[in-house]
Amino acid sequence: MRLGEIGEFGLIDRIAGKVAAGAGVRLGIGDDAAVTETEAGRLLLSTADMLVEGIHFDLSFTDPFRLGRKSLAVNVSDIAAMGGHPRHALLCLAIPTDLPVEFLDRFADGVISLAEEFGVTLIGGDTCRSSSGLVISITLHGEQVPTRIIPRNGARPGDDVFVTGTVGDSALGLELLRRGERSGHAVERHLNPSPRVSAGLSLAESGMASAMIDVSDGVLADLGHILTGSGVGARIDASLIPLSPYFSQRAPDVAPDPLSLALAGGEDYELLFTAAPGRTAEVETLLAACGVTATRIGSIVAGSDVTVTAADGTLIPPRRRGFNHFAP
Ligand SMILES: Nc1ncnc2c1ncn2[C@@H]1O[C@H](COP(=O)(O)OP(=O)(O)OP(=O)(O)O)[C@@H](O)[C@H]1O
Ligand SMILES: Cc1ncc(C[n+]2csc(CCOP(=O)(O)O)c2C)c(N)n1
Ligand SMILES: [Mg+2]
Repeated sequence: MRLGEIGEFGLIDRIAGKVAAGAGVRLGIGDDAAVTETEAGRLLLSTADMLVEGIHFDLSFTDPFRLGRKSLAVNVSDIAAMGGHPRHALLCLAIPTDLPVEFLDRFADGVISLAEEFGVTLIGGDTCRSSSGLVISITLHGEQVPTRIIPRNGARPGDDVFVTGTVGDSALGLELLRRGERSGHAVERHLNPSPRVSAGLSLAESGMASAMIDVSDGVLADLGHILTGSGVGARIDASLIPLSPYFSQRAPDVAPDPLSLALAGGEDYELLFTAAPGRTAEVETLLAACGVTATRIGSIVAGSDVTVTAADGTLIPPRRRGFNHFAP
């Protein structure tokens, strides 16, 4: 079906029809603004991320359902990285007129499926025509009590640096997609990432993380934001970087430097955080209870930069740090 047959408001009605009543929603899709409640004593967390066709996704690589899931997942990951509870989302779409209604139905199903998984309700958005590709922008609100919010600026010299799960799979997946593959562990991690909400909440509730960020641009680039925010440096041991068996097997075929893919590839949507020294076993046990591994990859030091070393202490100069939209 063509969008011209249902129009802007027909599309909004179709999306609204998929949304069930949500916690804390006094007034959802349909008025000039949504009306929501926050729980007493909690602060509101707000984040927004865009996904632009040709920049963040290629319609020949993904399907609409997984594109919908990823569009919300990258925002949920930002709330997870604050140690927050994700709550209410606004979905803004700029749509080329030739995109079929069936595509948008499946896309909305994907958004809603991830929303339901993480207790998020879609409460509004905006819809318009695009003359140059599909543009998706989601704003997500979350909540947390003031004492549990984990900012980027709390890392101190001596703290250990941890990352959840494994890194590099998403960047490997993108490279495999470019080479024509359409399935497998890495492709799935690229197209359908899992935000680490329960890990973020456990860290928040335990008070164990001194600083936290999610890995969207790459481990080194995102660690750089913690370092800048906290006024410290870091030493990372390359031999400790957690890689999936799939990555170890496939990355050498497609990347001249697999380590660089793991440290700078980006879109892992894992949590990168710091904790006071000597608490590695506690951190591992805490996150194991959330079904995710936590790996110590290095330490915070005095200074302002990140150095990467091999197991024997020799320096590995990083080839690149991560994704930057305006890098030359
Ligand atoms: N155009 C903008 N206007 C105002 N604030 C912005 C703008 N773009 C980004 N920001 C803010 O700058 C900060 C850094 O944004 P950035 O997008 O790098 O973080 P992120 O969303 O965690 O990372 P990523 O987009 O790679 O997932 C955030 O606080 C964000 O809200
Ligand atoms: C078709 C296509 N080409 C390239 C990439 C890689 N890529 C795009 S944005 C980004 C960082 C996170 O973005 P942001 O900082 O905007 O959140 C990365 C690693 C992709 N996913 N799809
Ligand atoms: Mg962003």
